[in-house]
Amino acid sequence: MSFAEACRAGSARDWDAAVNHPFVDQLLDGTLPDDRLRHYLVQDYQFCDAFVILLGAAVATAPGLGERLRFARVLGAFAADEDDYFTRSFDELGVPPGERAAPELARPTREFDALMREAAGSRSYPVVLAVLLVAEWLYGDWAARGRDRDLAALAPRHRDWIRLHDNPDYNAWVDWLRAEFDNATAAADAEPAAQAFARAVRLERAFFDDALIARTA
Ligand SMILES: Cc1ncc(CO)c(N)n1
Repeated sequence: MSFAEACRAGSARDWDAAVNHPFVDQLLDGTLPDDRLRHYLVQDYQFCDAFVILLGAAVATAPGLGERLRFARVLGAFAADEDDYFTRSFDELGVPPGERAAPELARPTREFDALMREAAGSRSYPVVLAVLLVAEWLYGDWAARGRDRDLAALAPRHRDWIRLHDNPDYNAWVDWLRAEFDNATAAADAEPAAQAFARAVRLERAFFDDALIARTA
C-alpha cells in the first residue's frame, strides 16, 4: 500500500462518510435544495481563496520547474473554470456581492481556511501536498459516483460541479498529486504530512455536514 493509500485507510471513516454524504447523494440525484447549495457554494468560495494560496505555496515549494509548471497550469485553470462556475451559479441563485466576497464563515470553513494557510506557511512541500491531495482526491472520489448516473438530466449548477471534479484532466491531476505525495513523503519526515492529511479529511466531512444542517441566512 502506498503512503497516500495508508493515509486514506487511516481516515477511512471520515473519508467514506464524506464521499457518501447525504449532501453528495442529493447533488447526484438533483434533489439538493437551492438554499443548501447556496450555503455550500458561498462557503466554498471562501475555501477557494485559501486554496489558491495553497496552490501558490505548491508553486513556491515544488522541487523543480516541471512540478512548478504543473501547479501553475492548474492554478490558471482553477482561476478560470472554477471561478466561472461560481459566478454563474451565484447569479442563478441570486447571491448578492457582499455574500460572495465576505460572507459570515461557518466553523468548518474557518478551520479549513486555517489549515490551508498553516500548510502554506509551513513551506513544507509534503504538508502542502497533503492538504491539496485530500481536497482533490476526496472530491474526485465523490464525483466519480456520478459515472453511472444520467448527469445530462441535472441542472447545470449541479451537473457542472460534478463534472469539474470528474473529467480526464482532473483525474490525471489527482493521480499525479498522489504520486508526488508518495515521493515527497518517502524523502522526508512524513508525520506532519500524515497529520495534515487526517485533519483535512475530518474537515471535508464537517464541511458537508455544515452544508446540510446550517440555518439559512
Ligand atoms: C471543501 C472543498 N474541498 C475540496 C474542494 C475541491 O478542491 C472544494 N472545492 N471544496
